[in-house]
Amino acid sequence: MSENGSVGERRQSVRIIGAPTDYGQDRRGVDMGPSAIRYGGLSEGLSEAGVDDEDAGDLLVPRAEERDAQYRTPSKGKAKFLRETEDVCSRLATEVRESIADGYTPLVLGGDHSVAIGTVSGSAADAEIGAIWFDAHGDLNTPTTTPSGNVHGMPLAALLGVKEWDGVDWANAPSLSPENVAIVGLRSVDDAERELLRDSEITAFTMSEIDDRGLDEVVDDALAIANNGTEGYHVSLDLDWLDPTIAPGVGTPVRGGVDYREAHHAMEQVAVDGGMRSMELVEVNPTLDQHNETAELAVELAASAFGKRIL
Ligand SMILES: NC(=[NH2+])NCCC[C@H](N)C(=O)O
Ligand SMILES: [Mn+2]
Ligand SMILES: [Mn+2]
Repeated sequence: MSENGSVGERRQSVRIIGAPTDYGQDRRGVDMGPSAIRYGGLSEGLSEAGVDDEDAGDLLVPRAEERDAQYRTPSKGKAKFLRETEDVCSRLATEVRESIADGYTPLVLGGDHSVAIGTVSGSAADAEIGAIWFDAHGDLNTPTTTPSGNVHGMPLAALLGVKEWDGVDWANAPSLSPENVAIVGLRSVDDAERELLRDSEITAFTMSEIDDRGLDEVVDDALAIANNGTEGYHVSLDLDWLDPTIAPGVGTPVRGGVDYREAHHAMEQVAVDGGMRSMELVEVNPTLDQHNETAELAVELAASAFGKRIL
């Protein structure tokens, strides 16, 4: 441990990239996530973690209202704003890829979880990577199976290249291999997602398994899965992973999530492991939040993941 209270020998540099999109779900306001997270003290939190941060600002994302022609004629299946999402994600992927090439660890601020399609595509562009998906949901729907049409319920399926995504650019070269993907905290699954999980090599750790074995052990397993034969992994942190009593500012809350101490401990395990290649904080919706507490929690958890320690 270094003098500034952080873990790891090498001083890390983090590049913050805002992706203020709400195309992927129905609760408006998640596009204000990047502002709320910055206002929640992100830069200070990262400096307490002993990392240098550089803020690349936000991607330009046209308001959904200006795009409703696309909304009415989805380009594939029932997915809403698919073309808009594709546009944002391809620009985001470029930023993420360049950040890594420049020696930074990219930290993407959503936006709804559809932005993961961009973050992970960029992170996986020049390396084999794994992913840990901290989420109440599986995000494994497709334009055909989706119950809602919301792309934030589909990014993991897109990144794994499941066949229903045929013809959509981002799935032509899958970014992730199922055996290197771990979902942690799962407690809300649609029927088609359950089927996909049963037939695939993705590992899903449900809340009931966490109750049984403890989060510490489960996160160790997830890290081993994400590291196995890869050059590091992506951490996707959907704030609805947490219990809604401590993270109310999300569009699709599900009761029975992890608590404050568990969450910090999990992020500390990530920091100690040292293999995180990219990270994103998604689904923070300030219009549903109380006094910005969900955004502040996102900041604290990112600081822990980047190595902040008390002593
Ligand atoms: N990233 C999220 N919060 N996803 C929620 C997805 C909810 C539901 N499974 C759907 O497909 O609509
Ligand atoms: Mn979720
Ligand atoms: Mn999600």
